[in-house]
Amino acid sequence: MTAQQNHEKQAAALEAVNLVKDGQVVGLGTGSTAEFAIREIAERGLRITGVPTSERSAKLAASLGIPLADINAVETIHLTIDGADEFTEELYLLKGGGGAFLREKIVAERSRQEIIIADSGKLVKQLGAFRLPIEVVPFAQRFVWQRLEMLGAVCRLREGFTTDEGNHVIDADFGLITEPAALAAELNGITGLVAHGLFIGLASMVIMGKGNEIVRFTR
Ligand SMILES: O=C[C@H](O)[C@H](O)[C@H](O)COP(=O)(O)O
Repeated sequence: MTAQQNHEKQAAALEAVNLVKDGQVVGLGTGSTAEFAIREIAERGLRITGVPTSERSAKLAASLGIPLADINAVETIHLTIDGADEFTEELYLLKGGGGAFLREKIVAERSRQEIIIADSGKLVKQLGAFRLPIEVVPFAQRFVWQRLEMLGAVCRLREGFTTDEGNHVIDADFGLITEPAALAAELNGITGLVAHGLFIGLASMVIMGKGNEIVRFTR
């Protein structure tokens, strides 16, 4: 990660934390960009309850003294701040480089607002230069792999990696994804495929750091 990328990620994170208010339940994303936001929430002493999207973020937040709640114990998640591996101006996202996308998607679907923070290298015309992460139940791995190949993907198992839910991740190269919503629908229909990294219609806003500027993308 370059110093410039780091600067942009942090600037986007700080801007997103301006949206957080005392008393809110806040989804805490996963990854290096979300980490900046978690640290900033603690730094500002905001009195929130965090719903972490991974064990990794739970550990970080707890170490910083942010109170956490189980997602099943909260009525509402007011907003979530999370990163992405790629996004388009239409707010299609490709996520899951860190392997947390199943919990991230569950938290995103339950959040009133899903705020994505990113450096300028994440903005793309079309998703797919980054391999699409697919979380698969180990029992169904061979079957899912074959189905992905039938859809045109070149698959690679994320060796030695197990998700927080005890599943495996296949990183699937579909080339550039011209119709993300259609591909997402196909993937949603595969039994044993627990989640994929395409987030369609979930992001409310992307806040991107670009040099010393902040650029916002909304729906
Ligand atoms: O599973 C990981 C997440 O989807 C991350 O939000 C994504 O990989 C971006 O990570 P980073 O902020 O480190 O680039």
